[in-house]
Amino acid sequence: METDLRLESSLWVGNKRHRAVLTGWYFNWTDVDKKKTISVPVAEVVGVEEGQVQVLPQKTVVEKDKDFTVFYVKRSSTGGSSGLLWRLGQTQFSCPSRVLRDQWIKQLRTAVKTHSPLRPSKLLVFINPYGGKKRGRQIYSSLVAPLFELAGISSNVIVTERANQARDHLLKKDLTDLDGVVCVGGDGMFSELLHGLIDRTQQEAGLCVNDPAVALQPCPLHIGIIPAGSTDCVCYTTVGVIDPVTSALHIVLGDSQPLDVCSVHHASVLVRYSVSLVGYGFYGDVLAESEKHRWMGPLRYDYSGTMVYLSNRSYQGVVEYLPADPLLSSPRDKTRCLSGCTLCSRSTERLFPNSSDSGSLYSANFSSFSNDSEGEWVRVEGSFRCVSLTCMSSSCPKSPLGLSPSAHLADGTGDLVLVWDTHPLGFLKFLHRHTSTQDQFDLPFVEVHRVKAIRFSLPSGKEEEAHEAVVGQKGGPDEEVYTDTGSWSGSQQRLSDRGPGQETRSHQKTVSPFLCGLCCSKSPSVSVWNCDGEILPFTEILCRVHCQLVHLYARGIEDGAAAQNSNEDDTRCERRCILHK
Ligand SMILES: Nc1ncnc2c1ncn2[C@@H]1O[C@H](COP(=O)(O)OP(=O)(O)OP(=O)(O)O)[C@@H](O)[C@H]1O
Repeated sequence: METDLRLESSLWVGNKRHRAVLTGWYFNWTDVDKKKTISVPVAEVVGVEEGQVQVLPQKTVVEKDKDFTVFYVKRSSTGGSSGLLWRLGQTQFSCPSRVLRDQWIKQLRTAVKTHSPLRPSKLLVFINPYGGKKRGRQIYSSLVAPLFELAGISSNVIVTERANQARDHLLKKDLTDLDGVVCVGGDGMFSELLHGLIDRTQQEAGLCVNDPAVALQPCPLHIGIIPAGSTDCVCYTTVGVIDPVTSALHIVLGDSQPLDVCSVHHASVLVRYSVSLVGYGFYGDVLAESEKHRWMGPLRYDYSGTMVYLSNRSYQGVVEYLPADPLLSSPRDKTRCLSGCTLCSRSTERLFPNSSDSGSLYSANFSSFSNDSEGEWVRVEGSFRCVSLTCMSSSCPKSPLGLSPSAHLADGTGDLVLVWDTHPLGFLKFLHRHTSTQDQFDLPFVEVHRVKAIRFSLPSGKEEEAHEAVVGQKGGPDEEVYTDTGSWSGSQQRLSDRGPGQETRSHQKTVSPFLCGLCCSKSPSVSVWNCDGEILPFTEILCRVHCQLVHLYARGIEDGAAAQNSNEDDTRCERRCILHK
């Protein structure tokens, strides 16, 4: 294969002669005078077109029968963010003859197909026109659609008219022939796709999602995220930048990043799935408070954070957790889960022993970790500022290292952070450390554990208050709605009742009993759970991490220095391509 795809000749870029070589894994061209080489991995070639072609901002083609244009991924550092920005690089080549030009185009296209076989050809795209700054439609048409067209991807685009339309579509409509689904929006839109795909997959597999012990089936379709929301945490944590072009290029290349998903159950009913944060206490209170101030836009989080901090609350609770194997990793081992992470790759090998044959990824070879012996549950009880579980580092531009900097995307574990009651300045120190590189776990009142599952309950005698709080928060028990998959969909369901154009997410009936300002005379004894930005209507929950339940079109955060095209050798590229299969 390697020899078949090899091609070498002189090519001209402008009026400069270059020696061009296609080796199979790489396409290189060297300026013969300056001896300067540009090297592009074939797996990162986006397209090869006849003539002199421009794609962005508008497509223009100058027909020249001895010319061709190669489009590829070009990286640049972002300064602030942890990942690298990807841009569409392009070079126009002239050949001495048309025959040679056609040979180059044919060989390059074949090399791309051979070395990058998992690129999507058919996608379903959901655009939330009201997410973030309401620029979803424009972002898609001007930055993403031209790249999909260049890569030969056919996409069916649905601009949503209501909340939960994307989720319902994924649950009920025909998805045959699709390679993946894409959302243009924020974390809320991603969550819709996540719920739709997971529930659809379990329905088709005949599995009962309400049984927390059941090993859920991984979803066969990939999810792509084009960030266009006000919170794009999942995109930031899996790509390292919030940039629609970078994300679109990851989709085009068919990158594949497995992702752990946490299921949240209450009393043997599935409540929700989460990938980033399930948080009680401070994080729940901030969400409940911020929902009352949606008119402030993204500023509401800073405002609510300050108000909740000043209210100085802590909550009684019983936390039980199932520790993960401490010999494999630790939340304090100072490692980062980056692109090609060995720990996550080992999990993939354990889960999908035959995954080199891509067709078998979702077949009967899937062997869940739940077959492992569970281990011993650990129980702690006390008063907490916050209790949070995160399946990923949950980083964002404000907290570049995230809630748990060493958490992994796809190792089947989550990090449980327990912040015990402490004096206000101590808690402020903890919060502040999230915005710096200082270790937020190196404080006497903070504990972090790598876990496979957690259970939260109230100390005896507090259940009654929790029930009252939940009823107040939901606007009455009648609002409980069970989906046709059998899972609970309270707050999500309420969204669907609103017409298009209305506030994207609101909990208008949410009367937070937890925070009534600094004047509050009686401290509430229960908080609420914040589950990826949605308030849960239950206090006592069971969370279980499901290893690699979904795959994103991403490759994890790239290590800046190591990922520059020109520094890469063939072996590394080959290894990366295999890893991403
Ligand atoms: N056409 C629509 N009208 C109203 N709501 C919608 C529509 N389409 C999607 N939604 C809902 O809007 C919510 C928020 O969307 P999204 O995450 O894209 O934007 P966001 O600005 O990041 O949101 P947030 O309000 O959480 O900051 C999602 O939960 C989704 O269910």
